Amino acid sequence: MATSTPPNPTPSTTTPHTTDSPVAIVCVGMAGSGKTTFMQRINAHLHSKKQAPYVVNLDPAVLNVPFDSNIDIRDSVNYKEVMAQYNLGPNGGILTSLNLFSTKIDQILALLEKRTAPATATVTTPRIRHILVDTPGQIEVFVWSASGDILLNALASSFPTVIAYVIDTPRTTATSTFMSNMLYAVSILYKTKLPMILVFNKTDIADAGFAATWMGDWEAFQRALRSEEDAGTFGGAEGNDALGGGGSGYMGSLLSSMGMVLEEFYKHLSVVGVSSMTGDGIDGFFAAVETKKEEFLRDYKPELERRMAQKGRDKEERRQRDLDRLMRDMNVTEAGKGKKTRTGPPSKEEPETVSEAEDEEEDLNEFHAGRVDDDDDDDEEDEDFGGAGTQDGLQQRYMQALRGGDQDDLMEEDVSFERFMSQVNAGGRA
Ligand SMILES: Nc1nc2c(ncn2[C@@H]2O[C@H](COP(=O)(O)OP(=O)(O)OP(=O)(O)O)[C@@H](O)[C@H]2O)c(=O)[nH]1
Repeated sequence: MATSTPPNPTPSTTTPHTTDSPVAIVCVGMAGSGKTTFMQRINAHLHSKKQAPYVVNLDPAVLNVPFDSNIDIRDSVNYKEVMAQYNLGPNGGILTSLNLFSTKIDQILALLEKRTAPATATVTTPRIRHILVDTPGQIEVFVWSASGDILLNALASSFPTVIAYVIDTPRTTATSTFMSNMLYAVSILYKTKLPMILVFNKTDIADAGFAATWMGDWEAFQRALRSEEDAGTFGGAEGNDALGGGGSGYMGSLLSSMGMVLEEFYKHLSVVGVSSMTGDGIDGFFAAVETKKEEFLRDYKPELERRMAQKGRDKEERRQRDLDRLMRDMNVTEAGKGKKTRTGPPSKEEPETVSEAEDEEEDLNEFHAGRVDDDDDDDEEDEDFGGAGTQDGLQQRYMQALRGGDQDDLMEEDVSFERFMSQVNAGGRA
């Protein structure tokens, strides 16, 4: 494997990616941008090319997913139960569901690695070339949470991984909404540190040519800004009315400066226009994925391995740090520990459920069973989860997951878990 990293005997510091590795495409986008429709479209596109992808749904709150998922967070975490048991609102429920799910990332990775392995003498089905990951519409809950970080790092430590940031083109044609979206994209790029494709969706309604022009030519953006100001349409039809009527000098000059600052950032992005509705532009999207995969292998992988090689030595300290991060997300304080957060009568049921689907693949059954075999016995459940419904219980659950290889229920080949944890720690993300 070509790498600029010095030889290192520790397997956990070497990523397994090669040009032949399947690529993981993580779709993020604001609610209503068309993320799910886009996922559906690229999934159908790959099926039509006889390159069936492996699909992972990480949105615990979605009601209907219009495509089959191979791994679905909803099979293992019941979002509504989580909200009820931990007395949380919708975003807290999504966050905690993701946290619970991320504690079993080692099993998810093992499954992904197995499913995407090259064909053998006994397994002759076409190799999976793409892993598609759908995420919650509340981008910040995914991108800025410890679990989102853990899940993304885990994926990137095993597969070349690219972010597809889906943008609602018709709602982005004004300079101010365009700039808001670009700033959001910057924050995602720098938080995830992964190659990114800007997917301007809904081009059947509005052409995305303006975006490519503005990103490639700062003066063109200036001209658009000025013409909006002159026409008294600053903020655009979809923009903020308060900014309309000729605009504000402050906002105009801010946008102008931002446009210049972001020129450097634009160079790191691929931009495609697609219509998830009609399928237009989807070939261009997959061409961009290949470009970004190469970029990942060339630019991101050495950095990833460098961070992994810098991992700290004290495992316990590292695990405690990871635990602290998960618990911080839950806003668990010393004072809150041990306190029942559930408001209603204690429920016998755990937040997790096992998909009972009888046609589940054997491995998926093992995966779900491994994760929630606590369901076999209600009394055991409370013990295993340290008394679910309490913050102590949640903490024990996280601790159990972070304890690594000493758990009975973890797979023997547990290196992937160690690998991503090492990487997370080496990255120094807090
Ligand atoms: N015209 C058009 N409409 C689209 C396109 N893609 C999505 N839509 C519509 O946009 C709306 C939102 O699409 P979704 O796929 O549910 O968006 P989402 O980002 O997954 O939304 P959340 O589930 O809230 O996160 C739906 O009414 C879609 O039919 C497109 O390419 N063209």
